[in-house]
Amino acid sequence: MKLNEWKAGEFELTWLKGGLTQLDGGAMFGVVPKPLWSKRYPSNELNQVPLRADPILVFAHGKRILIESGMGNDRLTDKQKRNFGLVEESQLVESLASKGLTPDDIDIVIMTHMHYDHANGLVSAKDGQLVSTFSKAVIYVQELEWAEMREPNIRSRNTYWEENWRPIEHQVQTYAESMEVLPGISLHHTGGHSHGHAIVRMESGGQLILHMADIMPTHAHQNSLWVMAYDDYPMTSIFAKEEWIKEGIRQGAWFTFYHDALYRVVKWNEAGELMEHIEVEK
Ligand SMILES: Nc1ccn([C@@H]2O[C@H](COP(=O)(O)O)[C@@H](O)[C@H]2O)c(=O)n1
Repeated sequence: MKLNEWKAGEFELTWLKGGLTQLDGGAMFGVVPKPLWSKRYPSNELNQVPLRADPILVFAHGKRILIESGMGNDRLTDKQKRNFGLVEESQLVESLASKGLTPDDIDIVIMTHMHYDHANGLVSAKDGQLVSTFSKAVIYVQELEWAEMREPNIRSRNTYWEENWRPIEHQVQTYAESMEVLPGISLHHTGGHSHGHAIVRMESGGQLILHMADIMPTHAHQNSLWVMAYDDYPMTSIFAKEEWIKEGIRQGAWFTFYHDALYRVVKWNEAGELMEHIEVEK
């Protein structure tokens, strides 16, 4: 089945077009050798793998919630476009318009972390200035993530950009370990990919959805040991995956993706076999 819209319980999920990049396959699969990962995920002749950056719009309890914000528009220099393999800019505003919405209609933005490929869409150029894209929304960010975003270290300053936090700082609400955004929708700090990385748990009408964000960026990262070289704390990612994926599978959870260029949603059985899936509609 190919779909960009999906209903689970009372929650309606729509994947918006947030851009397409091609990052190095070795960086995406860390210590896993290419003969193994290439059986599970495509790559091109430059060893790059396609990675979407598609925010998920969730209609729940009469609210419009966005998970992540996409690559933004015109936010990369030519050098960054080359290095990050940008092949498609964000079409988030157009995607929202096709649902009869504008960025001002978004009530809540959930950020699993603030790396540029998740956060660029939070700001847009207007009259020569960068301003908040979702000007009416509360933006949830884990507190360690927010602190590092504003004071990045020698490694993370490459991906935490000042121009992505200054225009939105008045809208940000932080939390520590976990918080319930709305009934059945909660955020959980995992760390691993970044110090303040968090995942999203959604439950409605007996359906459990886990959005593991960048500790499981694609379906091919199902194995707890398959973590990215981009992860600042890989062992923390591994322990968080062990806990959340195993328990999720035991409870019959659906797993959703932001980066996966093949699947939007999957369900695995306890042997790790793919039982159900929804493919990305091109
Ligand atoms: N410490 C880091 C982590 C990531 N990046 C850059 O971010 C992109 C991937 O980010 P994800 O959050 O999607 O994993 C990629 O372009 C990296 O270059 C970085 O520079 N430093």
